[in-house]
Amino acid sequence: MSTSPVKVAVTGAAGQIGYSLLFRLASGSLLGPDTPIQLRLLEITPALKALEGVVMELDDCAFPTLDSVEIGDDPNHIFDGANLALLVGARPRTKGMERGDLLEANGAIFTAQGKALNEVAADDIRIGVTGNPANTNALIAMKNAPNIPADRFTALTRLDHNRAISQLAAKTGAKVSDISKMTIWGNHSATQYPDIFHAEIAGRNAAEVVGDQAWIENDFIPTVAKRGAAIIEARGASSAASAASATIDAARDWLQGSAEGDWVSMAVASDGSYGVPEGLISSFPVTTKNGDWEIVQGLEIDEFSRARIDASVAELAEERDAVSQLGLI
Ligand SMILES: NC(=O)c1ccc[n+]([C@@H]2O[C@H](COP(=O)([O-])OP(=O)(O)OC[C@H]3O[C@@H](n4cnc5c(N)ncnc54)[C@H](O)[C@@H]3O)[C@@H](O)[C@H]2O)c1
Ligand SMILES: O=C(O)C[C@H](O)C(=O)O
Repeated sequence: MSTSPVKVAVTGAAGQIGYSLLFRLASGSLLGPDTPIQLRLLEITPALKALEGVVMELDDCAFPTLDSVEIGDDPNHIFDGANLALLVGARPRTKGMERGDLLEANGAIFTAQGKALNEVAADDIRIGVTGNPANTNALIAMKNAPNIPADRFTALTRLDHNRAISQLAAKTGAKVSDISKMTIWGNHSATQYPDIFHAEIAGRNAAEVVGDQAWIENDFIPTVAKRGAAIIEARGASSAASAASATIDAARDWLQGSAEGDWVSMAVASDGSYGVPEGLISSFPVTTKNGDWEIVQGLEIDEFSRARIDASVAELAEERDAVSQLGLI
């Protein structure tokens, strides 16, 4: 192992997602087998004892890539020198709630964590927000960290992206590895728009391969958009292992680059592309390279897609206005 260690902070580390995420991070799923990882784990004080138990299990795995683990309840200490922060810690919704219902409960967490990151994170910090409502939490953290460039904040729509690929593969009999250029637009919420009109299956246009507009409208889009609720209904708890896996996929591609000829979905601060108001953290098709991202330009948006993108973006603007009224940004 030759490269120097990377400091990765994870919040909500004693939670459900944490229990899957930490072991994948420690075993090299994010940085590969040659880069040691230093885990910095943040929890609220009452959860620290449970977190100690998780750290005992991490020790017991004897992962060669795990350089060190530090735990604590002070973001200013845990984020100190962090190169990557995965902000997972937040209350999940339960049956019958929409993710937007969590705005107030979780907003305060991201105000404090944005401020702490602003103070103590490394200059090359990248921040991925998984905790819901992810887009607006990322906006809150970004607005509370004025010294960190806005393009370092992203929110997770990779789980939706992966769900969309999986549904399309099941419908067409294609392998997931044959599907490229999937796009999630907008909010990580029921208004999101999973778009297969630009997606490809083994190089052919996915919507043409499907050839079934009714399936796209009445089956595919709602299944992907409401998958989180379906999992809560079935499991009695929100998705965890798949969310951890998507959190790693998103961070890995951000740091190491998206595949040639493909793109990924990430919620990033809009520059006005595709009519999304500047500054909203909205999901776009992006290519990534060495920790930078770029919104894919020039995609044709027809009326059907336009209406769905606009609806999700309108919800993001409402969430922004709500947290602004709460004084969080
Ligand atoms: N974006 C996505 O695709 C996606 C997918 C699944 C879940 N989620 C969201 O991720 C979040 C976590 O889900 P979970 O199932 O792990 O929940 P969980 O309740 O099991 O764990 C959350 C943890 O966060 C901790 N926490 C709360 N406040 C904190 C703070 N200020 N600092 C540090 N830690 C804090 C809690 O103590 C708890 O251990 C939820 O908001 C959930 O809705 C997002
Ligand atoms: O749906 C939820 O509340 C959890 C998560 O955002 C998901 O999409 O599974």
